[in-house]
Amino acid sequence: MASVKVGIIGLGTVGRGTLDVLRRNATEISRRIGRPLQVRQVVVRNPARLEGLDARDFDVVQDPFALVNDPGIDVVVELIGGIEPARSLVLAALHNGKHVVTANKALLALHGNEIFALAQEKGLVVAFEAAVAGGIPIIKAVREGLAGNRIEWLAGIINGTCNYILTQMRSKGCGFDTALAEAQALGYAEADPTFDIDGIDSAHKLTILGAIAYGVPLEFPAVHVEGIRSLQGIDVTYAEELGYRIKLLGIARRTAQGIEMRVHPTLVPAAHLLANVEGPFNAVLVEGDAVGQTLYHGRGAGAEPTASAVVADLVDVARTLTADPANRVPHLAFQPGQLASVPVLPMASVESAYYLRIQVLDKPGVLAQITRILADEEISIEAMIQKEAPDGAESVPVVLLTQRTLEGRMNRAISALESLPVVNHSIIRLRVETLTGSH
Ligand SMILES: NC(=O)c1ccc[n+]([C@@H]2O[C@H](COP(=O)([O-])OP(=O)(O)OC[C@H]3O[C@@H](n4cnc5c(N)ncnc54)[C@H](O)[C@@H]3O)[C@@H](O)[C@H]2O)c1
Ligand SMILES: N[C@@H](CCO)C(=O)O
Ligand code: NA
Repeated sequence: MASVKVGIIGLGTVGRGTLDVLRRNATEISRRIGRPLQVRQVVVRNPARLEGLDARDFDVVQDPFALVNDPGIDVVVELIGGIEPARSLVLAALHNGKHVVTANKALLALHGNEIFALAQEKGLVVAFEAAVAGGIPIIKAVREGLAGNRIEWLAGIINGTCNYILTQMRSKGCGFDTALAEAQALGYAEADPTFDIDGIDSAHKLTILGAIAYGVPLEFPAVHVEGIRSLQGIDVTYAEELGYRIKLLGIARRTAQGIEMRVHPTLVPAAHLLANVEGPFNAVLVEGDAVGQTLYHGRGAGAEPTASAVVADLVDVARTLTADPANRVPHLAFQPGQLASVPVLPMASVESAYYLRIQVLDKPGVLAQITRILADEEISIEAMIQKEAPDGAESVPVVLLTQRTLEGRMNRAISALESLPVVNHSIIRLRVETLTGSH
């Protein structure tokens, strides 16, 4: 049988990993598909990337638009990242009747509705396993393996760079900048690492996960996003003292009022499996009504782990090349005509427990003022630690854990606390999730 002809755009970390895996596992891959995958062309912008690579069995080309217009290519693999020209290339490939494999979560989170609509109209596949949690087959798990469930919630460590930084800060007392530079050198970070550390990359991935979990369109602007840039080492330490670790989580949850979609640093009980996902590893915990909790763990970034997902998508596409387009697995898990319009809840309507660090002047009666304000908002205190003032410090930290409450109530309490004359700094507020049962 004729080979499946592949064109790859971008020979960066993931592009190079994809070529290496395709080459090393070529025999196994063609045994799985029933015919060979043949990389015909690779678009290389920076010739230095060819160093040490045997490029004899494909054409190295310059113009990605020529590749997506070439009738000799069946499947286009987009691995350049960013919005343009990636968006135009993917749309042009679809217009030309080619299937697409992409690792580009930013592109899908922002323009996926348009891209999937065109693919559907043309009877083509856009495969994107590498876009969420790298090598972990989370798209396949949620879209197919859990298709019998009503998904209640999911919570994931879905950015390897942030998890690497948080792990280094906690376990080695490493500085933020040093840990970030290491993550970049290891090929985990985005071209613009602010996407990682400000939570935007996690929000791109959560947008995709939320869509396939709940059968809603991709709604990136509705996701609440906080990253780890302003996280302070002292809060990592106090969280540990209280029995928690801080993880950057992406959380999607169904409630009676709508869907929560949020990315923020989160205190997770130290004994919880997610708290023990370390370094560049990712993990996604999914609660389905029938199955209960399932956990998916593995490498979410890096050349070959991400290539593992790109190649799996190529195998998937090759197997369904001749299938009736109407009978393929729908891109967003639910049939396109069945997507629901469920509101994404504003943060004020989200319920969470909280960690608060309140810097106060060391005066009598301060704690009574704090507890009264919390009581006025019906917020119960779960635990409290008060530290000695370091020599010469003008304020002492009071660290509180609260029970679950509405974020709107917590916002009002924080404003009232910050207006107290004894509170002389902005209050540090972090959310706490136990990730058991219904939450
Ligand atoms: N690195 C990871 O661990 C990882 C994991 C999952 C997903 N991704 C995604 O995979 C994609 C690629 O990431 P990467 O880490 O390999 O990035 P990278 O920066 O290492 O590689 C991108 C390559 O594309 C090339 N390129 C850019 N614009 C081009 C153009 N117009 N024509 C031809 N080449 C062009 C660049 O020169 C570079 O070599 C991104 O969408 C990223 O979000 C990366
Ligand atoms: N920059 C991303 C790559 C994987 O999507 C991360 O650190 O997780
Ligand atoms: Na994946």
